[in-house]
Amino acid sequence: APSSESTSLVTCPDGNRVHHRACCPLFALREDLQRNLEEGQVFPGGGADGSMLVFPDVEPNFPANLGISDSVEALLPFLSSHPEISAGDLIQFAGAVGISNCPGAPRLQFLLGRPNATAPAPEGLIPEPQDTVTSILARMSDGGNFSPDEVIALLASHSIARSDHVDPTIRAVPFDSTPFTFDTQIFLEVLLKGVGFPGIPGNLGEVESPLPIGEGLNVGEMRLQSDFALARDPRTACTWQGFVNEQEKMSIAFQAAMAKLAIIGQDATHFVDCSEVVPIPVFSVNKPATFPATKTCADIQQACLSFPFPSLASDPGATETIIPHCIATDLACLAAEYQGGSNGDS
Ligand code: HEM
Ligand SMILES: [Ca+2]
Repeated sequence: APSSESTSLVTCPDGNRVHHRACCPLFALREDLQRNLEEGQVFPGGGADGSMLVFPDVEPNFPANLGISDSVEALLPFLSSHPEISAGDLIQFAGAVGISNCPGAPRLQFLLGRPNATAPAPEGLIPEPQDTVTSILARMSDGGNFSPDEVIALLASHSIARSDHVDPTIRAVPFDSTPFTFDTQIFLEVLLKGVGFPGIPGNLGEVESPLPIGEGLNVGEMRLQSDFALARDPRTACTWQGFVNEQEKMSIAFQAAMAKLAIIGQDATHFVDCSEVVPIPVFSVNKPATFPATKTCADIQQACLSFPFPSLASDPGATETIIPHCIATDLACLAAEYQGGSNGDS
């Protein structure tokens, strides 16, 4: 277990109080990250949520994107202004801070102590969307000792994720209708019958989505072939369905699997638990999962035969949901959209 110096508090040079002195530099880093995350510019692709930092390996492993990801690159300035934090710790901490801004997200554990030279996670852990369930489960098992249930729990992250590279004609394409909220809509919506593509058809790793209709920068929903397959495979279908409308269960399972993910390839024995510096997520999600407007349980392709599908209401409206590109509080994003331009939040 990671060491905790004592049960008493120490006072940091900046006046913050914390259980372990090693955590002191994280207060300034947290403030710096929060200020710049809010601008929505430092983190291309993620806007204000910072979700892409939860697992920065996603993009570097995607063949369309050579080299390090935009999100990791965006952290480089923080590395130079906070030299006492290692790159690996910075990436993990920024992910924990970023996700705390998403309504519904759990407070992630943060252990400090990754040595400077090591990568945050072994390369090639994250599979590609065109991979089979067998290969995805095998890779996640080999690379991180993740069970199939844990893999599904980690995919709650796709509730706050958008794609920049799967379809070359559209950017920031969300995987569920609430890309700024860490909710269970992803588990519901991936089970809906696919009806079309938000951009062009024929992209590797993409299958038909239930909500393909867009409007300008509001590009419509995308479905990854891997999410489709994991939601319907007998090995994972019941775990998948079991998260539908189960916010608390999903959030706790995600938190636990993320704690494991965060220390893959690390000897965490001497890491220091600095979780108390991770912001407590401010907003919870109390709204039950709902079928997007025009959809009902008749559109569900149920693959788990052991449990009945939860009974859920449909959002009102006679036309298909248009998913907003901008979060309602991001005035810069809204202004750019109003002017018809791109705000760089690609
Ligand atoms: C199980 C296999 C997985 C596959 C096949 C997969 C695939 C993908 C793909 C293709 C994208 C879109 C990338 C782009 O076009 O820009 C994506 C985005 C994302 N995924 Fe996954 N993923 C998997 C698991 C995970 C896991 C375990 C996590 C985190 C715990 C995760 C978190 C994310 C995030 C945060 C994004 C958004 C990235 C951004 O906004 O730039 N994914 N994923
Ligand atoms: Ca969501």
